[in-house]
Amino acid sequence: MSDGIDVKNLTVAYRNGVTALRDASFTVPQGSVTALVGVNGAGKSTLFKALMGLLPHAAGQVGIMGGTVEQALARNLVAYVPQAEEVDWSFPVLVQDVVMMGRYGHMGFFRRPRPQDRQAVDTALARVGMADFRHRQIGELSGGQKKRVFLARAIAQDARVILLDEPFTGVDVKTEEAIIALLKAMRDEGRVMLVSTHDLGSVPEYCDRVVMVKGTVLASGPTGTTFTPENLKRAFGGVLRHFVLGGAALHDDADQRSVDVFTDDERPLVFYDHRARTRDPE
Ligand SMILES: Nc1ncnc2c1ncn2[C@@H]1O[C@H](COP(=O)(O)OP(=O)(O)OP(=O)(O)O)[C@@H](O)[C@H]1O
Repeated sequence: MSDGIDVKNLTVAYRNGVTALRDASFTVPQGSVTALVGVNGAGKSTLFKALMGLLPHAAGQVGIMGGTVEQALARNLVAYVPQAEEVDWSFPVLVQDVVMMGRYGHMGFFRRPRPQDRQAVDTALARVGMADFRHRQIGELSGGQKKRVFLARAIAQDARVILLDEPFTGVDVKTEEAIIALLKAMRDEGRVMLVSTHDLGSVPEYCDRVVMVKGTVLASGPTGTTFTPENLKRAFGGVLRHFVLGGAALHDDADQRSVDVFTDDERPLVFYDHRARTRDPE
């Protein structure tokens, strides 16, 4: 088993009989930012739930940092940064309390924070640039600020595998850049960052690897060899068309704003941005 995520022939079924993932296999090494992409209903959330031990495995194995999911959970190795819709924002809890939840697994039975727990919360809040908001109610934050607080919770937990569900939905460009910088820094610390995203255009910009799902894992590996138009077509379907945005008059050759668009009956499905692919990684 590898030191990252190691999924072999995994099949996951819900109680109503829906098999959301069948015979899925992939590995993600330590120290990587990996995109998890696929159409709605492809099985991305199901895969996250399986990695968090929330769904039984009908078949196959999941290895995390060389152990089982149960061992990983017992060692607080896995953290989840949820989609905004999954959280009850009316719940009266302060930003610092949400981040302290990341420390629960490190505390004793009575969950009494020790100085090192408070220190971990301070460090995590500072890292995501939210220290000034620590006494705010979580419901009184913008979408991007909420994402950063949940990322801080994962940092305070000192998780080695961090699962992020759509971290860029509803965040502005500046926050997106800040989150990407943080993901890269955490990758460089040897963590595994698995990011579910529908924003395909920016995947090559910050992801070392890609896992493509559609009821199973269609393809996985380094971005350069996996995030190809052929694999995207398999994962998303549709017809590949090439567009130059805005027409030639609006831009010069140095900044060709061209994208591929996968369309289905003239309906755009996904964009595939050439500029991002050719951009330097750093
Ligand atoms: N609780 C559930 N009970 C039964 N079936 C479910 C449940 N949750 C999801 N499914 C089904 O499992 C399949 C995979 O869904 P999943 O939520 O994993 O997709 P996804 O890739 O995360 O989609 P999205 O991009 O829309 O979030 C779908 O067919 C879905 O209808």
